[in-house]
Amino acid sequence: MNFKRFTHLKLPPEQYLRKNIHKYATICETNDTKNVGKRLEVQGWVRALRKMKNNIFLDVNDGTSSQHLQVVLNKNQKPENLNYGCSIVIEGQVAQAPNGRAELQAENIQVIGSCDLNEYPFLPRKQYESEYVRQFLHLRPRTRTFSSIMRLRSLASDAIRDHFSKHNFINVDTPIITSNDCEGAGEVFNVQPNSHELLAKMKKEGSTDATTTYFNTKTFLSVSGQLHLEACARALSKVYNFCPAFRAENSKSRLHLSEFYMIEAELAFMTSVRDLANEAELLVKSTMLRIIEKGALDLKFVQAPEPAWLNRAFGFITYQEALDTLNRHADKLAFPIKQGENFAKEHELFLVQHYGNVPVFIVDWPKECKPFYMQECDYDNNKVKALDLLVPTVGELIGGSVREDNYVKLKDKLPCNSNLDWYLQLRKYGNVPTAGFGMGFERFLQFILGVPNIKDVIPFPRWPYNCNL
Ligand SMILES: NC(=O)C[C@H](N)C(=O)O
Repeated sequence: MNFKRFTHLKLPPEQYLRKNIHKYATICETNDTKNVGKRLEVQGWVRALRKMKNNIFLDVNDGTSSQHLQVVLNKNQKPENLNYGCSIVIEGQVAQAPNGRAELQAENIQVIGSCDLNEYPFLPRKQYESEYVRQFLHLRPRTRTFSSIMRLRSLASDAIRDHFSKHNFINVDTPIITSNDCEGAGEVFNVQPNSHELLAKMKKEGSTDATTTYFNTKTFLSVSGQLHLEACARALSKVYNFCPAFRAENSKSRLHLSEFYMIEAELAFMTSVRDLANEAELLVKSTMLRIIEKGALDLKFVQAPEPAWLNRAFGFITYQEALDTLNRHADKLAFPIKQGENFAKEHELFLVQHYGNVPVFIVDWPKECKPFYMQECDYDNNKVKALDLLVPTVGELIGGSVREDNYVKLKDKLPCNSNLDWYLQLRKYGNVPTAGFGMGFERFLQFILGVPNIKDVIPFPRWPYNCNL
């Protein structure tokens, strides 16, 4: 097959579609004075309606930009049910408004879906608390702030994928259904079939525990794709995933979700936590730069904090240094901390403040704070080559480590009944050291956008006792 001959097809792919397809202009395309004089057809939702003497001015938005398009129509063109919240199609000519911006002078206007303002939960020109808006998850994308957040979320996701692609990482889709609890914390959701016929058949076939197993294996929703990434890194060198992860933690805090997205990277031939920290720092910074470049309007609209940390090196301290700092300032903390304990949120935020309000890596953790798969530090076998990245307002954003790559040592550390023979075997054939990290996508968005509650950066949040939509 000569694929080269296809590279000569220079026409844009639209040219190969059927002709005469009706084309509407998106509002982000229309809202530009270079269109002045053009006839366009636009569709969207009415975000504001101002009645003047002869004319009616509409602000119309279709979610492609935080900017509304101003539409002007003559009073006698107004359809009966045109009001705030309804969806419309407008045909008209782009003109330059007195304020210099583009506006659409309507020639035809049609209401597609009306909106009964006696029932609709959002009134025009009213700012609502995010708790109120969250009661209407199905209508929330229509609010201006949330639609900005959704565009920024999409941009961040593209930026992360582009970053990895540019640095020769291979994207791996790790499984959602797994038979192991990677983090060993027992915070897993079980997966089981819900079909009576299937359950009956499985029982007949000798399944011992058909009601709690997936075809005779106990399975869970994945808490992390790390172990599978380690398998792929030992063939593809640099890999990453961008997948949902699930944690059955009974926490309704502003930083926890039962279902969240995680970006995990795993790099073969990597042995140092310092190199791993550099990879993580590069990802955070390059993603932020890209969002600033492409999403400035939305960033401004959501009043994202200025990323003063962008042109400063992230902090890098050991667990022991962090602990000593916390103990020196025990009088300022509500909870004291003891040697070998994990930090509480309060400690994490204090450390970030103390080290200049820039993200700070905490490395070389006590073994007892961390899962089984981490490698011991060369200078102290009670410590492991782990890192946590703490960031302003959020605390822990990234967790990672150099993995235990010694077959015998790993065999000793594996939790019993862990179903991880395959994971051990990776250390047997063509083994190499690997290191990797995981970053919670929603926490990243909270951090860069300054959104206090994690439920407000994901379209349909799941948290304990909340999954009705
Ligand atoms: N891939 C990683 O290193 C993330 C780690 N497994 C975690 O869930 O924290």
